[in-house]
Amino acid sequence: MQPILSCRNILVDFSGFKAVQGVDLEVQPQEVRFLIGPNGAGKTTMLDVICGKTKVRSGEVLFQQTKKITKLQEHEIVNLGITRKFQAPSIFSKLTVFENLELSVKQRRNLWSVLRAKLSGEEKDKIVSLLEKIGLKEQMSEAAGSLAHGQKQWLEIGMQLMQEPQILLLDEPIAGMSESERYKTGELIHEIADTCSVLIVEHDMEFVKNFSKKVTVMHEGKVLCEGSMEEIQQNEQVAEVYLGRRGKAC
Ligand SMILES: Nc1ncnc2c1ncn2[C@@H]1O[C@H](COP(=O)(O)OP(=O)(O)OP(=O)(O)O)[C@@H](O)[C@H]1O
Repeated sequence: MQPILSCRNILVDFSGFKAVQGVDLEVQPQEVRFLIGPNGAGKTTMLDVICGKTKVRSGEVLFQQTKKITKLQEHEIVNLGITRKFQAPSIFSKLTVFENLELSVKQRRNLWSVLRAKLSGEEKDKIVSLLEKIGLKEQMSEAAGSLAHGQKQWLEIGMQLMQEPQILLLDEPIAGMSESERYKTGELIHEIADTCSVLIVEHDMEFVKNFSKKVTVMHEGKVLCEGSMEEIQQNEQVAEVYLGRRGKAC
């Protein structure tokens, strides 16, 4: 299978500080990939590079093998099919859950166009099936601001999915969630991967263990190793740099 995303020899330099130093990363279609590593390893910077928020000093990001996206603007990258859910919430609290998703329908990027135009039957169906997927069908008429923390996160993921992405980038999606919300989020991520690749930065090792197939470990701006969680736990170098000691890795 050919990768849907290829990051090649990525170097990011913040006023002389090399936050990312020659990272290669490939993600396959419909893959769920976790990106882990100690604080400051360069994980978020890699997401920033992929979504166009941060520009590289050198290196190339290829989408679908041939599309060079490194120099594109963020909205151009979204239009190509790469979306990102940031840690900070960006839902409209006073609008209903349904309306939040309605706002995310392609071509309806502002409130005015939503108020003016009626949703087509197809668009309505799409929102309803997405509501089912993210477990918020019963809450569709409630104000988004009244949702529980986990539900707000799922709504945001739903808003990204309305863009029909081929790659979804998530930065610590389960932060602040309860045990059951974490589990549901893990299940949701795997369901999303039926149609879309998911690249997730995560610190919660229990979650990574439970929901990962392949994990990439970063340290000091470089990829330290890649593999299953079992393989990573056996890796001496990971144990040393990730936890600062020999022995058990994660
Ligand atoms: N805009 C910036 N200007 C200067 N330095 C930055 C900037 N963004 C990130 N850095 C630095 O680059 C390094 C990598 O940061 P990054 O946020 O990518 O790490 P991370 O692996 O995501 O860490 P964490 O898990 O703590 O979020 C850090 O040392 C950070 O301080």
